[in-house]
Amino acid sequence: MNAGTPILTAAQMRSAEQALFDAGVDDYGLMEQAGAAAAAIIWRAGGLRDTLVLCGPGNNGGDGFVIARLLRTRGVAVRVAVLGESGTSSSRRARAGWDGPVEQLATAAPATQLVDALFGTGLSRGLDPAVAARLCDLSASASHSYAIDLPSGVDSDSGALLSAVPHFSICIALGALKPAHLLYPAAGHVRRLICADIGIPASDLAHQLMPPRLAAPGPDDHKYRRGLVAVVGGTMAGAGILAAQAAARSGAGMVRRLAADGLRHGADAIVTQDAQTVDALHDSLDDARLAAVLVGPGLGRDATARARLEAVLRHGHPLVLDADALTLIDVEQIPDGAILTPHEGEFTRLFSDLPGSKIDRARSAAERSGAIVIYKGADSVIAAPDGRVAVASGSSHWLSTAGTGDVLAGLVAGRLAVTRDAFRAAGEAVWLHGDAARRAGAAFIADDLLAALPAAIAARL
Ligand SMILES: NC(=O)C1=CN([C@@H]2O[C@H](COP(=O)(O)OP(=O)(O)OC[C@H]3O[C@@H](n4cnc5c(N)ncnc54)[C@H](OP(=O)(O)O)[C@@H]3O)[C@@H](O)[C@H]2O)[C@@H](O)CC1
Ligand SMILES: Nc1ncnc2c1ncn2[C@@H]1O[C@H](COP(=O)(O)OP(=O)(O)O)[C@@H](O)[C@H]1O
Ligand SMILES: [K+]
Repeated sequence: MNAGTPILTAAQMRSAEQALFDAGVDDYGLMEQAGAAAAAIIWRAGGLRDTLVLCGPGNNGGDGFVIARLLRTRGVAVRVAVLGESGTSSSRRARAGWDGPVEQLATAAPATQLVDALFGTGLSRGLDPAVAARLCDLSASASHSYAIDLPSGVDSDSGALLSAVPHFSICIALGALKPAHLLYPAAGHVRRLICADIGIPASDLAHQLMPPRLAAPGPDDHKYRRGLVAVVGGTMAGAGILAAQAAARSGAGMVRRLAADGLRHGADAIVTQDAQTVDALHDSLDDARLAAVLVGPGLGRDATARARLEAVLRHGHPLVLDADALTLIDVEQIPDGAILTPHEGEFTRLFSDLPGSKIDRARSAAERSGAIVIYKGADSVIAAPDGRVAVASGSSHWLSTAGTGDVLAGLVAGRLAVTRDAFRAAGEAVWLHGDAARRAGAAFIADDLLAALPAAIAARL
């Protein structure tokens, strides 16, 4: 998987900064660099619009003073309003570098542009309600607003809102993304996210999900080499049919639907095998060429469904577990290296007691189960047992319609059959699913995603 922009918790950010200081980087120099990067972005976006910069007591406020000074040197009419005294040596130095007037947050008049440099990664509790209300009022009066590093009031590590938070036109993340940039509800308060490079070395564990690089089939490829996928059917045939069709459009060479029904809907290219009995299912699964097996969509939750799931587990093929399979299975039964695709409800049922942010919980679930976990939602988190994490962002909320999870599960199985690499397959599938949704536009149904998949794949070749 392509390494995207790193995601660091507040503590990881502090140690990354400390490592830079230990290597001789000047504390205040880093703040100048951060402020300059942010000012350049604001200048490009806002030009000469009159601007109010709100500066808090910590280093986020220090960034604000640097931004104010640099915008003013470009001719922008800038005013500064503060909340309290600057409390760190760098922020005091930044404040000393601002020789314009300093107003108080409580009484400052609004401007066309608002820059929020009240709090960043150091926020330890919600803003005082009067301060939060003032921030929201000033933001509502501005036509453009910029959050420096983070919108003030969000918890950097979890994305929770600790107090009322306005919606920002642009959030300028400094040095690395923080979980709150991608996790909801905080992610929903930023229309555009830009990460400014300030020389923080990349971590190799958590990243924003990036567009994958896919390979087209070569002259030596044939359908089995490209990957044979089996989709195990159950009581609700439609879900399995959707999943099989997604797998068939994922780049895999061949898809078999191991059906518990007599239906033959869907593309003719999908081979429907009669596997109504558990014995018949065993026979169908007895094929060493199977590169991925998907079980769960439409499986059902009764004794027959359980028997079908157990049959699948016994064969030991590379596995994708979705939907009902996630309800029927216990964590100890999950084979190492399988891919799980739980939504919030399924995740909580399987891994109820896990603490922390969505990223923390996905990572712990992967570690506990030995599986690759795709923890779905508007902010899908993909985690591997070795600690790697990729977080998808910007996905269409129109995906919240029945059957899109079945399409994702089929895509995951298909990409697993193609790549034989579960973490990579998970990332590719989530990306392609999101891109297909973008292409499908508005008010689409799950079937429409299928039609958009080949174009989403073509765009990544
Ligand atoms: N390290 C560096 O050199 C660089 C850091 N960078 C920048 O620094 C930011 C992190 O800076 P930071 O650690 O100083 O934290 P920051 O977010 O400014 O706030 C902390 C202050 O707020 C206070 N406080 C907290 N919550 C509060 C509340 N609800 N209501 C009222 N007060 C509250 C808290 O005091 P407390 O009461 O919690 O002791 C403390 O005084 C980071 O996001 C980035 O912008 C860049 O410049 C690159 C270089
Ligand atoms: N509000 C949303 N914004 C973006 N993506 C969403 C949203 N709600 C759901 N999704 C995505 O849509 C899919 C829904 O899957 P799931 O809940 O299993 O639905 P179903 O079981 O109906 O197929 C997942 O890929 C999920 O990440
Ligand atoms: K801020």
